[in-house]
Amino acid sequence: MLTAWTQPEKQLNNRVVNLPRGKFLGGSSGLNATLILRGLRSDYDSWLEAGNIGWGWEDVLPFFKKSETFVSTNGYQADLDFHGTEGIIHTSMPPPLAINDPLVESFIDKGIPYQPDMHVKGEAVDGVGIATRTIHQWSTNQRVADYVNIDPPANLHVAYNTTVLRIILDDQSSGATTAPKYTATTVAAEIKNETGTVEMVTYRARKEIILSAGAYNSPFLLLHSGVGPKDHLKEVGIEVKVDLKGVGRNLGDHMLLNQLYQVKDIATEDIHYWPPGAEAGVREWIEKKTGPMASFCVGVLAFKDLSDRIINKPLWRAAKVANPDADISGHLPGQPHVEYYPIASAIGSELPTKGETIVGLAAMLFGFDQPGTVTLRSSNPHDPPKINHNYLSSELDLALYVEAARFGHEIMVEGSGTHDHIVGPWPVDRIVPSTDEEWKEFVKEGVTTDFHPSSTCKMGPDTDEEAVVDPRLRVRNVAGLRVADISILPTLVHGHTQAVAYMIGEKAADMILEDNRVKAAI
Ligand SMILES: Cc1cc2nc3c(=O)[nH]c(=O)nc-3n(C[C@H](O)[C@H](O)[C@H](O)COP(=O)(O)OP(=O)(O)OC[C@H]3O[C@@H](n4cnc5c(N)ncnc54)[C@H](O)[C@@H]3O)c2cc1C
Repeated sequence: MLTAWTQPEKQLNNRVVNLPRGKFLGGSSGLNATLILRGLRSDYDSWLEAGNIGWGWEDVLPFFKKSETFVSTNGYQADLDFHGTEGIIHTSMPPPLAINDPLVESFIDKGIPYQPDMHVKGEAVDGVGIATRTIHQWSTNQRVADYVNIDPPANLHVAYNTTVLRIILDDQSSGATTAPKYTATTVAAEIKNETGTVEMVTYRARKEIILSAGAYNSPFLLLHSGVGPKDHLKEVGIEVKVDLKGVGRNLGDHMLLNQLYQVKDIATEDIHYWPPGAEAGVREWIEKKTGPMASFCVGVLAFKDLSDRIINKPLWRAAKVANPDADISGHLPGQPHVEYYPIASAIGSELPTKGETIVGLAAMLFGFDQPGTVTLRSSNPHDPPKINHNYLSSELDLALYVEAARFGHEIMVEGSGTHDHIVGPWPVDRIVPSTDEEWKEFVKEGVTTDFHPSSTCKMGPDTDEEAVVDPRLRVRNVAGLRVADISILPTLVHGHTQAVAYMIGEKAADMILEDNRVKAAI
């Protein structure tokens, strides 16, 4: 695992936020929480309207399906017409957590209807339902990097323990004014051998280079290659080859706030992780790759459009609408502002020592204001990037989060399904806020990343000066270089990002074949 930290986040009382990423084959999908949600039709149709030809919902749906094999389980209702059946990524609705039924009842009690297999069709709905996960048969066949491990083509070579330092751009200009001056020809990397010695290597591309280092590291590598905002490159002493304003800008993320409660009569996962159950759970995982540690303790998802709770707040009423079709926070009608999911564990908090059982209700905000940045500290590629997420720098997002948190608390303590099971907040000395100001402080102290950084090499048409790649994922003004990962998102979607990463991979492969005049079958 690779860990990075934000700079002190001003609106989070200058806290730094830990940003883990998967540093192995399979990337962050190898350590993620396995929830899989595509986002909404309206998310992708907005991309299309912004000039990203080929990226509307109807365009991307076949690639979502192509990446997926959905396996029906546990009698849950699923919309099979919208799931894939032959893809590499196996998805299913895993066995329920004990908290599922009480929580679903509480959401329904609070006006959120039950919606089986929410959002697979891309519809914007408030609802509560069972989560689809990338966990099918995980325990017997850990599905990390399946794209590489299952039937790898004979011409695929994986270089292990190898860190890319930069991409070398050669001036191969022919003098034609329309062609890019620079062509990406070579990848410069270092290999760390088992003895700890480091060997410098280069890989020369025969056709083109595809950069897929994720939302923090793809812009990092472009900047180290001399592609990025010229002022910043000059500032850190890197030769400017291509002045591209958007590299490392527009960093988006979904934020997470977890409220913990001690519960009675509901089994949770902690017993498997912490003493006295820990040894058994860990041993089972090490020996057989089965048991509770082969899963992650989530199971239900709920979405809520908070308009009814926020519309009369003075801040909301005073704010100006930028997009007349959307609300002032940029959400189109019916798009949820928040997603809730339970975490049946004391993760991220004081651990129970007397056998207490703890459940968290996580609120993930779809707050889109005020993106962040990924920049360099120096010209040394071993220096980690400087990451500034600007979490909650928008007052509107903070106001939304206050309502999201307050509603989440009401669900847990007042909802008819959970009410009788709640002992109280956890840790026991946690004081539940009551005024808006107290809730704001609680949110600022508690918010962290939901691990969905995006958009630092954003896709857009030539008219978009923030765009780093065009809709065929080619880096602007560089020949022979594409980016294919979550960094290309024009805007974050109302979903989670792993499904989107698989879709981008499938679509990129299709476009590369197409550009080389080989039509792939989808
Ligand atoms: C803790 C956590 C929980 C998450 N939970 C969920 C979830 O439940 N559902 C969901 O949908 N999404 C989840 N995500 C997000 C999801 O996993 C990511 O959005 C997705 O993996 C992004 O894919 P990517 O290809 O853009 O980047 P990554 O998956 O991060 O892949 C980047 C790859 O590039 C490699 N790399 C980077 N720099 C270099 C370099 N210089 N040289 C060589 N290799 C390099 C990395 O090792 C990595 O293998 C979670 C993420 C994390 C970290």
